[in-house]
Amino acid sequence: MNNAHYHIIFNQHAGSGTSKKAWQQVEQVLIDQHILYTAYETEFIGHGAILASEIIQNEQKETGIILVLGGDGTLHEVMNGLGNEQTSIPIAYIPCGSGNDFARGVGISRKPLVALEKILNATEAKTFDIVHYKEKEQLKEGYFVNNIGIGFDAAVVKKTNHSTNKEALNKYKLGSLSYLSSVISVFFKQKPFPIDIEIDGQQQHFEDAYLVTTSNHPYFGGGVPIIPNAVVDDGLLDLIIVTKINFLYFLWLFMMMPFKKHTAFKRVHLFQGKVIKLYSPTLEDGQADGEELGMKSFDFEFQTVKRQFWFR
Ligand SMILES: Nc1ncnc2c1ncn2[C@@H]1O[C@H](COP(=O)(O)OP(=O)(O)OP(=O)(O)O)[C@@H](O)[C@H]1O
Repeated sequence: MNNAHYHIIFNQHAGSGTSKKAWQQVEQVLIDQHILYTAYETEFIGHGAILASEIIQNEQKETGIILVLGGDGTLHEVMNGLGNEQTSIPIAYIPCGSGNDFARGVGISRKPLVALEKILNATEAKTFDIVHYKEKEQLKEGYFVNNIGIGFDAAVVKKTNHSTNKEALNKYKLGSLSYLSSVISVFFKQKPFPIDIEIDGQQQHFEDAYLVTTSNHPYFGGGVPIIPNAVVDDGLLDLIIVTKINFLYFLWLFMMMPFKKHTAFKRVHLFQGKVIKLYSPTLEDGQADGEELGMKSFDFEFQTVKRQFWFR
């Protein structure tokens, strides 16, 4: 779009600070190419959502594009700030977090200047799914772009978010290793838990669920293809449940994940549907796009919604 006005929401803390360098490079190109932009920096957790909702209220809908520079958490905030309004403005995204799973899922380059070039050369929006969730008991709702997890992965997210080695590892572009160290330590702490699931009206109960992740596309935890066949624009959601396993089985399962062989394991259960409902009665950790949802009993309903993204 030649006359586009880019509203840039930038999180300098994403990727434990590696996003700062990306922003310097991106801004220089915008200046050199005389691109019209306004930059807004997130100043606190949750600010991305506030900025996005302010931008959408004041923006010229025909020419405005919101450009997010940050990780999955920043994109998550922006999508939640826009809510249903996002149907009227496309989102451009330059991934510079530690995991960048949404970028992998939709095929956005993780090299900032390549991603920028594809944004500036785009002539029309692309449509992808994101997921709307409702929490029955808490009367809460929101959106996620990657996944919502209950149990093991959520406990890993909590552990990683509070780990002191995340920043150090990110500096050496080894962010995925901080997930790995949390994965191993959480394995010995997480207990199996009961869960009721409903996929397009079909109910099933698991007594010993361990990992329960509903996903919009294949990737989680910084590039692990946990649900290899998930497709980000098919209008369908994918759910993986792994039931309680011992440590050797767990190691073997995680070693097989990069090769997408884990889906054949007996304790791995995959489901796909348009509407997915989950009810976990016990207190468990929850996470949405790597953001902690707290420890509680979850009663979720998920459904995909379409959103416009701006890149070639
Ligand atoms: N000014 C700020 N101070 C502290 N935290 C912030 C600030 N602005 C944003 N945040 C928080 O930074 C966190 C990390 O951002 P983000 O998730 O985008 O990057 P990441 O964790 O490095 O990447 P990924 O989610 O792709 O692994 C988010 O939870 C966001 O709320």
